[in-house]
Amino acid sequence: MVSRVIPVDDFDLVIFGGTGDLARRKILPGLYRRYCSGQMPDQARIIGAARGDHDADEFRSMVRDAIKEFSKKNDCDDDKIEAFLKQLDFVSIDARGDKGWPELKGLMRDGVVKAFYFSVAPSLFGDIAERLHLNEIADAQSRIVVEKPFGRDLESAKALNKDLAKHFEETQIYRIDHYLGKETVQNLMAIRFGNILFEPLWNSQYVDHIQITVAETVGVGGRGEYYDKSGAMRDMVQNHLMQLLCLIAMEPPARFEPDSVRDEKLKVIRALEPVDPHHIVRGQYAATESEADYRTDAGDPRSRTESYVALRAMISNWRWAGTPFYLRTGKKLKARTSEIAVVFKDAPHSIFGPDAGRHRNILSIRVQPNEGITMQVTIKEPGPGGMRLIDVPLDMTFAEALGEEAEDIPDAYERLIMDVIRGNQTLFMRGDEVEAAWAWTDPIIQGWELRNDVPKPYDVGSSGPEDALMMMHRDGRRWREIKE
Ligand SMILES: NC(=O)C1=CN([C@@H]2O[C@H](COP(=O)(O)OP(=O)(O)OC[C@H]3O[C@@H](n4cnc5c(N)ncnc54)[C@H](OP(=O)(O)O)[C@@H]3O)[C@@H](O)[C@H]2O)C=CC1
Ligand SMILES: O=C1O[C@H](COP(=O)(O)O)[C@@H](O)[C@H](O)[C@H]1O
Repeated sequence: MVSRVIPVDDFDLVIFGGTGDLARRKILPGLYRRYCSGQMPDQARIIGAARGDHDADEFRSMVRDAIKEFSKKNDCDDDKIEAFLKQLDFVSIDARGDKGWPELKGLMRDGVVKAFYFSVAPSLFGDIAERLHLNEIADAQSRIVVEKPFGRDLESAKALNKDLAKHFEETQIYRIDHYLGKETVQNLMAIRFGNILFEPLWNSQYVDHIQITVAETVGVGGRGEYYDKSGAMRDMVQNHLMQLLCLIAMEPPARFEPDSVRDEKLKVIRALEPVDPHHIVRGQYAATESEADYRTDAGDPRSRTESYVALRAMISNWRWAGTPFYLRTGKKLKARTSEIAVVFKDAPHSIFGPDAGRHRNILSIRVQPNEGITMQVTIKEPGPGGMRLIDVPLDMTFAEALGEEAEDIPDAYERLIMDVIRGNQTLFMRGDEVEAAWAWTDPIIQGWELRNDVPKPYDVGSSGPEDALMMMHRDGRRWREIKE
């Protein structure tokens, strides 16, 4: 049932930061999986680039270890790994100096797709773009892939866009938000625009509210230094949750192609109202007997960075005026789950009387784990007890629907890198989208800074701070349970 794999054109992909955490955990194991699926041509080449003084064999050995550590066990076949490694090379290069650039130029082939993945700190993006240009390594057809965070506010995002635009056209720039590469996130568009069923109901007349939850059980891990300067608002809300919100709320694009989709997403971001401070809660996880608190994990005993955010967003347009979108995300919560729940309004009149209780249809789209879709519908309680109503789920998990083939669904990074090679920007953010997202986020963060806001504590393994529950309660609503 999973679609046939169509090989991409031959390519040279340079990964700046090829020895870094992201490359080892996601990018290189992802490319290996695409190789195994037959999507990556046998001649294609992947060139790692970093300052470290490694040779190609040392790089291959590092990648071998990374594949074994970060791929699923049954993906690891020694012969396939060795064949894949033959396609790898390495160049020791300094993004800010002259070292390595002529060698890189010497390794690149003509007549193939050239892509450059900037998997390095964003402060190096401008330097790399400039040196690719000065050394005549990139040409007008080349693509660059830039990682998040794309700036830390509107001003820095604009500066970054400007730096990249000096040497690359917008059609050459692929700004990654890996949530857009997740299978269920794309399914969101298939559900909305591939079925006649939902779209007529997809508006404030029928939808009471929408909840978007991205809950993590992990803490800041080894990224404390980065995270403590960012916090959940910059790390998750400005990008991943914003993209989910856009896909849920946007008007149907005329076509499933890059600018049609991105124009519609941009309209949503621009229609967002400023967030009322009463409708936002920041949290920071507190220690339990067995678990350290955020401040210990982040290495700053006085940190005021938030590891949790919950907020109410309102969209001022004809479709959504009056319908709240509740967003929340946090680290060290009780379960790992990402879910979008569309909670429909009550039926206008109950013919079953007050004893039947209150029943609502809820469409829940589970992004991860157990990817799938559930529709909560109301039915009669079976048995002789009269006309009593209960809610039951119409449930579809991809694993059940697709069987073993669900295993072959590429993960977000695999899919997005293949889209870069294919030259398809639909699932990448455009520069104006990123700027608009910062324009909405900046006043929220500035407000916290001005008020010297202290995040509310929440226990590791809980659902988040009490204040977030109260925020919903005041609106006469309830968060959905955080569970896998
Ligand atoms: N790790 C993650 O889970 C995620 C990371 N990201 C983003 O991905 C990017 C990379 O992150 P991550 O892999 O964690 O970072 P790491 O610090 O683990 O790796 C950085 C890489 O960049 C190389 N590097 C550093 N300075 C230079 C330089 N001057 N010239 C050339 N290469 C250099 C390093 O090698 P060397 O020191 O040898 O030069 C290393 O390979 C960042 O933008 C990050 O925000 C985004 C989402 C998740
Ligand atoms: O970009 C990021 O995403 C991860 C969560 O990604 P997921 O695919 O595991 O849901 C998050 O942990 C990290 O802090 C953030 O930078």
